[in-house]
Amino acid sequence: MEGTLPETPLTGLARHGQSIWLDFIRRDFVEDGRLAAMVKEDALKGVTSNPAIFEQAIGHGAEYEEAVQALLETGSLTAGELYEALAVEDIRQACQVLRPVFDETNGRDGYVSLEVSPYLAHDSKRSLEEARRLWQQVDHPNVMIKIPATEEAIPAIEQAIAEGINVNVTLLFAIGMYKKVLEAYLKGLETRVKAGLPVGHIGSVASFFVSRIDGRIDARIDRRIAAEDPESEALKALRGQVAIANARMAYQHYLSVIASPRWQALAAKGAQTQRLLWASTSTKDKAYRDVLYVEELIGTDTVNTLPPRTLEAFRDHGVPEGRLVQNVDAARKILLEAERLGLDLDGVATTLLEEGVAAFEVAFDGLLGAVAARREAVLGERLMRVSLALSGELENAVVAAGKSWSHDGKVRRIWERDASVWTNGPESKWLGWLDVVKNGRAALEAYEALGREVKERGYSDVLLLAMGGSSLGPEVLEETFGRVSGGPKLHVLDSTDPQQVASFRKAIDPAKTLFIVSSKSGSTLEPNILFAYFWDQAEKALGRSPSEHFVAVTDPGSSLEALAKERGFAHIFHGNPEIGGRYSVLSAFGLAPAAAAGYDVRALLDSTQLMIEACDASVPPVTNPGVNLGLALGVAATSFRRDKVTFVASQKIASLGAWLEQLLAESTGKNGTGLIPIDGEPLGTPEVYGDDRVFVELRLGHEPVNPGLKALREAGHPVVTLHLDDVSQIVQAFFVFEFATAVAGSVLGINPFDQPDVEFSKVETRKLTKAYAETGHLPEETPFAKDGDLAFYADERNREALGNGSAETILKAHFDRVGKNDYIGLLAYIERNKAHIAWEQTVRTELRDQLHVATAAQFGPRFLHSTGQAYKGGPNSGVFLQVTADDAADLPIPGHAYSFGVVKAAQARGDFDVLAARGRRALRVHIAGPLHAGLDRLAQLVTDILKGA
Ligand SMILES: O=P(O)(O)OC[C@H]1O[C@](O)(CO)[C@@H](O)[C@@H]1O
Ligand SMILES: O=C[C@H](O)[C@H](O)COP(=O)(O)O
Repeated sequence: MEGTLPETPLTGLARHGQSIWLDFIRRDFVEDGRLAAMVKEDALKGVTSNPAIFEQAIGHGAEYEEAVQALLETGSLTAGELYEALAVEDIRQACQVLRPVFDETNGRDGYVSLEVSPYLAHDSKRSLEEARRLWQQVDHPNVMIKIPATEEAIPAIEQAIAEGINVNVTLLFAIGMYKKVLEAYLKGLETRVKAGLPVGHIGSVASFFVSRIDGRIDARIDRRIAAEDPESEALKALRGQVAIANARMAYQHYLSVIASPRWQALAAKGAQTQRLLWASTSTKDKAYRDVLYVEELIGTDTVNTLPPRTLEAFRDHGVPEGRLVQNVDAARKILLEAERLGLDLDGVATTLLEEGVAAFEVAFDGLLGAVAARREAVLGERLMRVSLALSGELENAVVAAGKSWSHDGKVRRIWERDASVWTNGPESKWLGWLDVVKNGRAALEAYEALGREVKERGYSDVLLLAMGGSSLGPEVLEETFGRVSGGPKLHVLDSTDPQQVASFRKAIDPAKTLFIVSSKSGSTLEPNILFAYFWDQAEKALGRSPSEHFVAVTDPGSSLEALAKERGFAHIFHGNPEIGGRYSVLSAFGLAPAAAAGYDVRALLDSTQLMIEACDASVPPVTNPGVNLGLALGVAATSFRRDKVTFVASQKIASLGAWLEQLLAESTGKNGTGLIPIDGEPLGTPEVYGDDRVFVELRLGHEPVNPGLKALREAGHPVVTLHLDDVSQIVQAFFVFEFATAVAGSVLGINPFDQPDVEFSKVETRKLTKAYAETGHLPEETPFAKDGDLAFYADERNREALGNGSAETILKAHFDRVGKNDYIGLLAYIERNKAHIAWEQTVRTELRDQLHVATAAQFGPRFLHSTGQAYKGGPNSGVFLQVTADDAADLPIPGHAYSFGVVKAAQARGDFDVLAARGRRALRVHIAGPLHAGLDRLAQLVTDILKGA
């Protein structure tokens, strides 16, 4: 080949035994024949790539857009998978171009290098796994897998060689490390020889970095000279000398090893030497000759990989002379002198290795981020978007947190179910939601069969009896998707309020209704008593056992499963015990009701998958919507006291807020910290808010930017937008928020998957219902004040703070306790209907506008399985007004001594007792007599108090 080449300084290098490789790759450059031309005209004998080179290529090359589009048409892929597919394709094409060189040189040259992820640099096992995988994927004999030369990588390098993988060991700076690398190479070959395997086809190079060393050492020299170091002259003499001397001495080691009998034995078996490859050979210091690191290192059996510009420079004016073995003594002296002067070459090499890995991590992040952005662009309106508008300081803190997450590999660790991301507690047992789509698809047939059955049997209604995570998700689906034409209406009942139960009873015909009893634990009080009630109703309506009208959704082995079996329910759908209630909407707890309502479960899962991939471990924090969102919420709460996460939603997807409340509050509100979700609070002007908010906009379709939010943004409040193109993306919002909550939990330093304080209310409630069953009444309690139809209750500590005057003075004293960064919780144990929702909205808005604090408007017992956790276990910044009332009419529960009214009363008391025990500022006002009148009076009192405030 070389015989026909025009003689240039470049082609002249071959005479000195040095091969020139190109430190560059890009698809168009390979495809349009430029690489082949260099092989032909410049005697180019190989190609190296690294994450920075691919970042330049894929991140900036327009031709990759089409390639991404084409890949996504073949199926959905993560950013990591896309990058790998693109890179592998480029490497394969380059391998084909270099193949003739490989063949003609009998496998000595003609290689193309592809680097393993820099994030694996300190992980021997995973580096090896990735080397194997890339080797198989490229599937060309002339590919080399690049592995950074860390201590941890040494065993991986040895094993890869033993397995016959070509290895380019990269990021070598120190002779000490180089010796270990060469030893690993020898050992790998010896293992093969011992096993009777061939060794002649294995190619390997040790990439020894040059210019970066001078960069560091020269900077030290310059600093000392500037500080008028007494050794200034001696230091000056070493400028631009150390890197080359270091490389020369590395080569001496190479020569000594290949002269050894040990190597001769391997050579006799046909082994090739592991050549030194000079890397980092472009000149960084403009004061030096631009071909310095080429000319000084020309020697037999070496490779120099050059970026295009250095290659052109050498072609133009390089002087090909064999200088590598010249001045060896001088090189030795330079290193001794550097040591004498305390330039600490070993320390510099160690730092450069770490910095090299870190710089490749940054490049890799940029690369994967660019691929993720291209993926997003191709998916267009199939993927909802998350954007953050944060003030400068918060933004910087979130970016910094992202960098540290990147560095610590936390996203990957979440996907690997590594509990050390949180508290090193039982978290890894609660990450089943990461696999929801895979598992959902496996059960798809059963869901679709349920949908068909509901249609065939002509059910007019589906009534779901459940609490918390088992009810809120299906409720969002129903409120978002509505009734499918010709399908049943899905109702979600999550209350023990007798009026509310009665309203639901009235809304359905039990003979034409499918009942879904849904509880992960199976032991939750509410679904069990609701079941007892509606089973009885259905039995009466049908005049026989209603078993085929009942479906259970529960975790395997629960008491509900046993009951469903005993009663002969039509179906039992199993949840995954590794998914907590609030994370369960995309599992059987959401999908079974969705199927029954006639929704397209397959499409829901497909859509979810796109978001799962967007949150993949390969997507760096700043482009990873789940991580970015979670970091923003976590950092805003922990470092900026902005812990009131306020949802502002487009009307059609507004129900998401109630689901989000549970997710955020129950997951994070514990150990005195947490995010306090604020849902449904009407949007106000900037003056009515304190500085404790993060606004989360849930925007649907092409709605214009909400002017109220724009004003808030301009006033410096952080605004996060989840932009859904259509309602079907609600499932993507579920997933992205689940991920974000897990991330925020890590920032807060808590276990986001337990709910310790909820259990306490349950215990208190059970005590009361038990007492009722035994005595026929709830334990007596006396109000500390009465004013007309309003009676006030509280524990001693709260009583002392409130006095026992009129309703007005008590309420005033209570709201006077509200301070900056506090929030007010209205906890009403009454029917959740339009009128009562409107009442809460009026009262909370007045309170917010006058007191400038966040307000939560809740209905009991629903919120007990949702925000209740944070109110008790979160920061002690809540001021609670519990509202209870006499029930106009109660409902008995078949088979139980107590009624719905008794249960609700017990729940309110249990809740209050735990709030009080947790030292919360709480007051209960009980309305005797007509509820409407009582509520009106209460509202008027609040108005009057606030007017006087
Ligand atoms: O599905 P289950 O076990 O009935 O629980 C309902 C809800 O109760 C809670 O355990 C809190 O009380 C939630 O976490 C859960 O979503
Ligand atoms: O394998 C090649 C190396 O990655 C490359 O030469 C590094 O060069 P740089 O120090 O100029 O980044």
